[in-house]
Amino acid sequence: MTASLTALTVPLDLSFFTISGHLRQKSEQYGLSDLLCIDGALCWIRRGEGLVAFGELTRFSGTGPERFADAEQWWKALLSSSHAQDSVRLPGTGPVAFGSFAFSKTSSFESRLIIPALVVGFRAGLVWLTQMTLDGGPLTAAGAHAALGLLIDSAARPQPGSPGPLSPEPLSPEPLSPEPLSPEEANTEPPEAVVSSGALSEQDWLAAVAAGVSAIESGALEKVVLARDIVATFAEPVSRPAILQALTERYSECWTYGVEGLVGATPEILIKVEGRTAQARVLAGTLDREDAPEDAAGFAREVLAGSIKQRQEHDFAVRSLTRQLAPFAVDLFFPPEPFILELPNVWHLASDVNAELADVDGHLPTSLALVEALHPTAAVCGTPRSEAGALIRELEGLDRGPYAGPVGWLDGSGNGEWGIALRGAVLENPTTARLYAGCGIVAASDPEAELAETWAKFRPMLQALGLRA
Ligand SMILES: C=C(O[C@@H]1C=C(C(=O)O)C=C[C@H]1O)C(=O)O
Repeated sequence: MTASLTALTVPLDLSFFTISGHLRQKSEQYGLSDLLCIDGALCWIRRGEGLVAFGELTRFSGTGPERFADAEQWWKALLSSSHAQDSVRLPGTGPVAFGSFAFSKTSSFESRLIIPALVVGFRAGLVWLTQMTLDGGPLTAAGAHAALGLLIDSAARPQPGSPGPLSPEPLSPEPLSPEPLSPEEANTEPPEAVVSSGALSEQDWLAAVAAGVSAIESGALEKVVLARDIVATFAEPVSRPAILQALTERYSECWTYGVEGLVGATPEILIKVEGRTAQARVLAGTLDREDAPEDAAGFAREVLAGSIKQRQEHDFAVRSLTRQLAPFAVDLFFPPEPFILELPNVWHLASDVNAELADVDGHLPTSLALVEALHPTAAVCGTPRSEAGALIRELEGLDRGPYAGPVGWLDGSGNGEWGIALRGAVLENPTTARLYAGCGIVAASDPEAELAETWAKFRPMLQALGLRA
């Protein structure tokens, strides 16, 4: 690698969006999700905060068991000759990479770290803009603002034929709409689409789950997470910006991610690192909200927390995460009882694990080093990990690709947020989305109930695609 990375981070005033005339006046303030209209945006957003990035300067890509270590080495090499000017100095300022990693070391999916040209960040009322370059050219605040303005303008007035493969719908030639319509609002009728089974038919997947239960009963393992895919094929191209905006609106408690064709809103955090602290949100144990009676919260508590099966599934997941995190921590805390996480589609048993990180060989582990140590957790693989991984390969008949793999970002200080790529889809071409969902299988699992659970987990993406679900 010869080119060296230069980064400049400056505060960004929200009035930039209106004063510059790039966007229409809007009654509410502009937010990060307004920028999702820009074609190919990389994003990580929760409750209006996070990062949205544009363009690509360079990337790491790799496959196999060393994909995380190779990515980390590549990032460190890029940083070693980099120059950064950062007047904001928060996690996510300075040089930043977005990433998506394959679930499996045997996957043909190319894991990737992408270095964008521009990043907009929102956090605790602060907004910033980072510009990066590899040509060594001097960066200035005025130049960074101008680059963002140009990008917004070009999104508002696309050249004919310019939209990329993942956002094939031409954007309006008008200035960007202040309040873009979600697919549900834009069309009263769902788009024309056919939804079909992916690798396995429903019958075959039921048989796979039954085989998983038998393997557990035979004592070969304690828990295995089995997933399946479905394919939505549309008559017209789908709009990636509309999908991401619909997810940020409806699933604001989740982390909406977009890394090229991979889009979704995950409720589960593999690891978040800010300086010396790390956090994970472990989920396992699910109840479809459509099954809820009147006293919904009481029902969830009783059925979810009171069920031995659900608690067992959850405890496996918490234990596996804390065991893997312990060598990197001087202190580790998690509450004795899980809480109930309420999402629009399901309830989950959830545990937030907090750690104070330890120095390893004289420095703190980066968020990517922790991703390597923690992935795959029992929430998406099983217990014991290697037996569960082998059974997944044998029974699913599926290359999970980036599904259930780590997705997120990291900065030059090692801070970062990495979710588990759940409740998402891969936009394979302008008219095809492949959706994935899986369930933790334990001895007491019933295949039919697990199949119904996959439909509850497909619901966020089906709705974001404008489909009735
Ligand atoms: C595997 C998925 O979800 C995982 C499995 C869960 C379960 O079995 O209860 C709950 C949350 C996730 O950890 C998925 O959404 O595809």
